[in-house]
Amino acid sequence: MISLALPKGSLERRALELFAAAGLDVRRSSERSYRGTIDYAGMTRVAFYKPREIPSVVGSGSFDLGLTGADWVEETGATVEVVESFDYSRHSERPWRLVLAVPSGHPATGVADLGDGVRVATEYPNIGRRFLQDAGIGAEVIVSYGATEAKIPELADAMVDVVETGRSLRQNDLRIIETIRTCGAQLIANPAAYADEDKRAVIRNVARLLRAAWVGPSHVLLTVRARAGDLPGVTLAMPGRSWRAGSGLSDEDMVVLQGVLLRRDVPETIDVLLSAGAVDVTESDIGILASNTPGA
Ligand SMILES: Nc1ncnc2c1ncn2[C@@H]1O[C@H](COP(=O)(O)OP(=O)(O)OP(=O)(O)O)[C@@H](O)[C@H]1O
Ligand SMILES: O=P(O)(O)OC[C@H]1O[C@H](OP(=O)(O)OP(=O)(O)O)[C@H](O)[C@@H]1O
Repeated sequence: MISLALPKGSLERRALELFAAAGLDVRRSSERSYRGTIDYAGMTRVAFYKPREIPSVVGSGSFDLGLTGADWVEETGATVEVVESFDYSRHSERPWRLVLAVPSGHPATGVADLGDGVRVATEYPNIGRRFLQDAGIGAEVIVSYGATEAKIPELADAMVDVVETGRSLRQNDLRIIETIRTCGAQLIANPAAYADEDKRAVIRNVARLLRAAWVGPSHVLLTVRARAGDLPGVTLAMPGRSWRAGSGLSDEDMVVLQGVLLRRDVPETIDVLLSAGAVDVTESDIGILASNTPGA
């Protein structure tokens, strides 16, 4: 019932991992096959496109849903609904940046130091032009089709490009003078599809599953046993999202509690629980953390 355009290239591996973690495995005959299927709620077509093309194929209605970079959603100006955002980039679980960079030896410390007539190479002419215009710089924007760093110095004096680790900048002796925006991966929908009650329900369900698989691994489930007499203190030490799971199998005096918390808060929480009288604490990994009321 809905069709999906997935990103080929930098955003592909993590996209496939996220869909698989959500139970939405993409099946295709080989890694070089640009068509696939997902066995969920009548997902009819899955195709792989360059992220820069995905906003327009979703905006035009060729596909109902797509995953792409926020940079291309802005650059293309396509009319789409942003349904969810996931901050991952090619190498990391962090957002990436669009920056203005110049050669390391250039005296500029910010965009205002670039004079009129400066030549700026970029794969993002619309974002670049807007940024330079807003800064009051009469720049010449040079469209690049990749390897933008190589355009300096012959074809350009500065560039607007993607930076993740900063390795490409370092290796080409460039430095950042402005961060234009941070970018993440975005799940986008065709507005007409999103307005259709049936399609919208599937799109919302897919978004919720992806979000659940995204937040799950950063959380854990704690199972805590405590004596009834220690319950008031142990309850206070439980995470905000907790419940009473039952009582001991043969020992009626034993109470079992469970709670979900951020993985990074585990050591401190275990200390507090044991100090409050908990008998023992077991930690389990979480794959999917689906909820109608996030944080409840
Ligand atoms: N480290 C990175 N390097 C390049 N692009 C990245 C990186 N991290 C995230 N991205 C994003 O991945 C997407 C790449 O899409 P694009 O259509 O530009 O393909 P491309 O330039 O051919 O690159 P690739 O095939 O490597 O994905 C963009 O949204 C880009 O901002
Ligand atoms: O900060 P980093 O981790 O080095 O990542 C950023 C670099 O990666 C991208 O290039 P890509 O390899 O996609 O080639 P391209 O320049 O031809 O698009 C981007 O254009 C930068 O050059």
